[in-house]
Order: sequence, then C-alpha cells, then structure tokens
Amino acid sequence: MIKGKNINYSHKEFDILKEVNVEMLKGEFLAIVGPNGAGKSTLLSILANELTAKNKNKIWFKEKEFKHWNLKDLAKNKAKFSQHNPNDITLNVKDVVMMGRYPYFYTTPNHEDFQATEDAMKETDVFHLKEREYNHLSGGEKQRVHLARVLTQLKNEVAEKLLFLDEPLNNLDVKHQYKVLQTIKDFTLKSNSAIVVLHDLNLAAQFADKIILMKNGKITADGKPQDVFVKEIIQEAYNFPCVIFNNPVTQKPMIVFG
Ligand SMILES: Nc1ncnc2c1ncn2[C@@H]1O[C@H](COP(=O)(O)OP(=O)(O)OP(=O)(O)O)[C@@H](O)[C@H]1O
Repeated sequence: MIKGKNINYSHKEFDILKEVNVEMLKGEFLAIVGPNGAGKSTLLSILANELTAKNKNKIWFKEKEFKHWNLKDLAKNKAKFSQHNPNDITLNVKDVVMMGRYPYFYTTPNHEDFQATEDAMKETDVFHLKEREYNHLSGGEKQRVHLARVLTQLKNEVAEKLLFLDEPLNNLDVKHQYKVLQTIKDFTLKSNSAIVVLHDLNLAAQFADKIILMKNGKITADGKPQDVFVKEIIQEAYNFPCVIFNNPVTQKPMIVFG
C-alpha cells in the first residue's frame, strides 16, 4: 500500500528523521506513537506527500511513486487529517465538510457529494450541527467537523484507499474517541488502510494492527502491539516508569504509567 525506505529529513542543521523505513500492507491500521518531538508528525507528512519542497525521499503509494500520480486521482485515493486545522472559518458546518468534495465537482455539488457529506457528518456525530456556524462550535465539535471533511473526501468507489490522521482524538470526549477509532477501524476492514498518530497507547493497542514507536527521529520498535508495548521498551522510549498488564476485556496490552 505504502512504502518508504531510508527516509531522512532535516531542518537547517537539525536532523528530524534519520533512516526511517516504513512499509504497510492494505487493510492495516498502523499507529505511530512516541514522545513529543519524536518526529511522528513529520513522518506522517512525508508519507502523505506533503513537505515536498525540501523532501527528497521517495515514497511509493500503491507501487507508484507519488511524483507519478495525477493529483486529482491522488485526492480520491488518500486523505490527511492534520493536527492543526483552521480555527476561524465563516461557513456553516455542512459547507466546511463539503470542502472534502472539492476534488469531485467544479461549481455545484451533485447528489453523491451531498450524500457523502451527510454520511460523514453522521459518522462523526455532527449531523445535528450542520446548519451551525463553524466558528461557534466547541473545540471537540470543530475537530469532528474536520474529521467529517476528511472522511467525505474518500467516499467513492476507489478500492484500497489510505487515510492519514495526525492526533485525531485531540479535544474529543471518551465516547467520541472510541467512535472515531471504530470508524477508522471499519474503514480498514474494507481493504483500506490508515496511519494514525496517537498519544494514547492503550487506544493504540486496542485498535491498531501494527505500531511504530519513535524517539529522536528514529523508529525504536515496530510490530504488533504486544511486541512493542513491552515494559522495558516503553519506559526507555518515554523515560518514565510503567507497568503493563493484559487487558482482561480486549486481551491487548494495557499500559499504566507512574
Ligand atoms: N519546520 C520545522 N522547523 C524546525 N524544526 C522543526 C520543524 N518541523 C519539526 N521540527 C522539529 O522536529 C522535531 C519533530 O517534530 P514533529 O512535529 O514531527 O514531532 P512529533 O513527534 O509529532 O511531536 P508531538 O508529539 O509533540 O506532536 C521537533 O523537535 C520539532 O521541533
């Protein structure tokens, strides 16, 4: 689905990513975790074909290098949810979500575009807010509107799509955190894939098929949750004590810090 070998990235003299290798198969939910400043967002941006100006890394998406993709086709095959979204948009919620359909129409949205926005707003639980002005929403509601915008971009007949999400759970309450992760999981169960930067290791363990743990611009561990979420590995990565149990409900690792 996506592959990058020996990814390096630096800003002036400062190396942000050092020889990072990523390969993900279709249908996988990959979580990127690690302490602040580890390079997670930078890696996600490079994998999503952003940061192109200074970026000499070659990334293959569906076995074709990004530079060989038609941009409109690309927008129907992959979408990215960014950590920092605009806070001031003088539009109604439904019009913000409709921005995700811009690759699909020139001047007037058609029936499929309206249907796609409606479905996405229902998935992220903002349909009841559709006529409200975006600027007047709470932080969590705004976050869910942008998630709907990104989800609606990939509502099409294309097979094997890829969703990039940078800290999608910021500002969300517990129910909406689970709902968003379940929506992403359902997306990957249809032969699509997702790469998600997460800070909550227990949610990553519960939902992700694979984990990449980063520190200081490098991958320090990767594999299944039970291979990465090991006491010594996590303590070393976060420089903080923890214990790890087997979650009796999910049978996944359960990390308790402190
Ligand atoms: N444009 C830039 N200019 C200078 N330094 C940058 C730039 N972008 C990122 N960095 C630095 O690179 C490092 C990695 O940043 P990045 O945002 O990828 O980390 P992260 O793991 O996503 O962190 P967080 O968990 O805090 O969001 C940080 O030290 C950051 O300060």
